[in-house]
Amino acid sequence: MSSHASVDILEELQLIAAQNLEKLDISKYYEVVRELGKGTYGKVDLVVHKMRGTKMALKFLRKRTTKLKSFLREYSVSLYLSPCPFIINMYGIAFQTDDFYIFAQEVALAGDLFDIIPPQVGLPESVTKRCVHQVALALDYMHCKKLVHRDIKPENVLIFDAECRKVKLSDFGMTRRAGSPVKRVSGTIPYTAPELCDTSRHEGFYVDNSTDVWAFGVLLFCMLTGNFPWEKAMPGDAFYEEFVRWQRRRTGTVPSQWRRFTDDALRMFRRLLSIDQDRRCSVKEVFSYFNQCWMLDAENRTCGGGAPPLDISSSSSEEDALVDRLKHQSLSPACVAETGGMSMDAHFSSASTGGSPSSTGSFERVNRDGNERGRILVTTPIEICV
Ligand SMILES: Nc1ncnc2c1ncn2[C@@H]1O[C@H](COP(=O)(O)OP(=O)(O)OP(=O)(O)O)[C@@H](O)[C@H]1O
Repeated sequence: MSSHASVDILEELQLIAAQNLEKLDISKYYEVVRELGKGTYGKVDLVVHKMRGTKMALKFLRKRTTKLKSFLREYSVSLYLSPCPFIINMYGIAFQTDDFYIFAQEVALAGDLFDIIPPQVGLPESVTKRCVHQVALALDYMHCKKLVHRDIKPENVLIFDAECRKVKLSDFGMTRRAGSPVKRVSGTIPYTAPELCDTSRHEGFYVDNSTDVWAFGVLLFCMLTGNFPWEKAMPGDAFYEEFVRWQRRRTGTVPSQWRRFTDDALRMFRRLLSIDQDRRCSVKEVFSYFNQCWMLDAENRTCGGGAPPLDISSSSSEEDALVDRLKHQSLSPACVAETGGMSMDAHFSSASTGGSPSSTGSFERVNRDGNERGRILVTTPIEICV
């Protein structure tokens, strides 16, 4: 499908949603079970539909901070992408109350990826591969449709089981068409690509797949190590500067926090995290690294006992067929030819930057409900205006 066709569909979906955005009394139709999470612009609740008994996740976006246009865009993009088995499913339900715009999604009962990454340890290589393979398929699906997620981070990868046999990409609030102009306002997080961190660029940016690829590379590092590779991909960040020297081949010495990876994994990171965005690979290039070992330590030498990276045992045969179709689609030349940032809460240990060079930023769990474990440092958001 051409990008123009997808633009038309997205606009049409927005129009239909706008015309049907009824005011509802939530308690009449839904029973709220518990809060699933909080974001910058609202919250997500687990509810049960009173008549149908269906469990759903209702995403509430505060009217005070969310324009109707932004809500309609997030809803219609989510709906448009939801046929992909690696993207959160939608129910086609959107409505409003006095204070919120709301839409319904399928529930990921195991939470989000952030919950299961052990800080400073990381996940086993086999689990990481299984998970990022699905995220890469989701991203490739989006990129083939000329859409850029722009908020890739573990909190936006929803999981259905602790082994990551089934994971889905979510939160399309920042998603924009590739090539659309956006204006940088402020702030940055560890997943932000260096070109977006470049404060000298007041003129703004054109949305590009390569920023998702960078964030995907950072996500991969976080999953395998339980640390951030740096606080910000900016000059002045010692970990980032060390990485840049190695990446630009000004030194042959692999930065200390990257020494746990095999040469194959380092080659992959060099491609995903190319400083020059024009030289960064497409997300589908990562598929060619899944058969290689990524970690040097003995425990991981077998690459997780040779478990196939994509083992979605809980999926139905219908879903399996879709997976196959997508795998082929993602490798098809047609798709190659078509393929052409964030309100954020990152969780970054401030201890990291002053710490030993072998210990980069470690995860601290976000305090979603305001009374559990605190986080050490919250980086500032960037909001982008189209
Ligand atoms: N469908 C779902 N099933 C289970 N949990 C969910 C679901 N959707 C969201 N969550 C939880 O709620 C959190 C916040 O949701 P979401 O990222 O959509 O909100 P947001 O306001 O867009 O966040 P951000 O601050 O990243 O913009 C997620 O990180 C996740 O933990």
